[in-house]
Amino acid sequence: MENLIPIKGILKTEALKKYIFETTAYPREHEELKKLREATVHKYGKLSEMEVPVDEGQFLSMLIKMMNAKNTLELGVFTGYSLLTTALALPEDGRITAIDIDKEAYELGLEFIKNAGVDHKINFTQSDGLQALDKMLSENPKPEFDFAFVDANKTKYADAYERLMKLVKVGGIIAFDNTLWLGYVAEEEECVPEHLRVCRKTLMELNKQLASDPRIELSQVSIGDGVTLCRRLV
Ligand SMILES: C[S@@+](CC[C@H](N)C(=O)[O-])C[C@H]1O[C@@H](n2cnc3c(N)ncnc32)[C@H](O)[C@@H]1O
Repeated sequence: MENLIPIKGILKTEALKKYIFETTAYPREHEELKKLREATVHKYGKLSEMEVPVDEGQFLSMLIKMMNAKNTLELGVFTGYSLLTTALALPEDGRITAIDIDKEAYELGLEFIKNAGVDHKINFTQSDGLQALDKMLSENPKPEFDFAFVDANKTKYADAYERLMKLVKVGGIIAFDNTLWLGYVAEEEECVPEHLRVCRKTLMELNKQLASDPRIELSQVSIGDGVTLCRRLV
């Protein structure tokens, strides 16, 4: 299974990606994450590329630990690779609120999450992401999260952002996945496959919007498919 290097990502040399994965990332991958990755490929085939790649997972894990994050949020769970990564990175009394419109894929991941002994940290809700955020804001409008990972439908990132700026604490981080959209953000529209154009345009608008927002400190990380870290300042 380790030879199944996903095509997704912005490193255009497959050899370089293979080098990073095989030299640094796979040897450090948690056993249950590895099994979850393999089970996801087995069940979902090419769709398994939706999960965060192993090097990005390790980056997020270290970030969560460095921040001493305790209370996190995830929008877009799929089979739970980033969710299990986060759960493993959190302290014993840490909590993740996980939201996905679909539950079936998460059920596959749950077996590995339980085997890793971290299911008690996870509160999964099947819901539309924006509706779930609106519900949280209406029930408790105080910022409560240290870290939010956004990996659901790309066309709603900007809507999620405004809500998350109220739900994530000052000093906390909102991380948006796929912000380089396979590198297509830097290519002319006619070079982009048609089914990827709408998200490309939305993500390009989001990237500009974030870059001009004085309420956050910003870092575009060129890992995986691009992760943008927004640290709330005010
Ligand atoms: C890219 S996948 C998430 C991958 C996951 N972070 C991982 O590492 O495996 C995107 C997920 O977003 C979910 N999704 C799509 N639209 C959504 C919505 N409106 N609200 C919540 N989740 C949504 C999909 O069901 C899918 O599981």
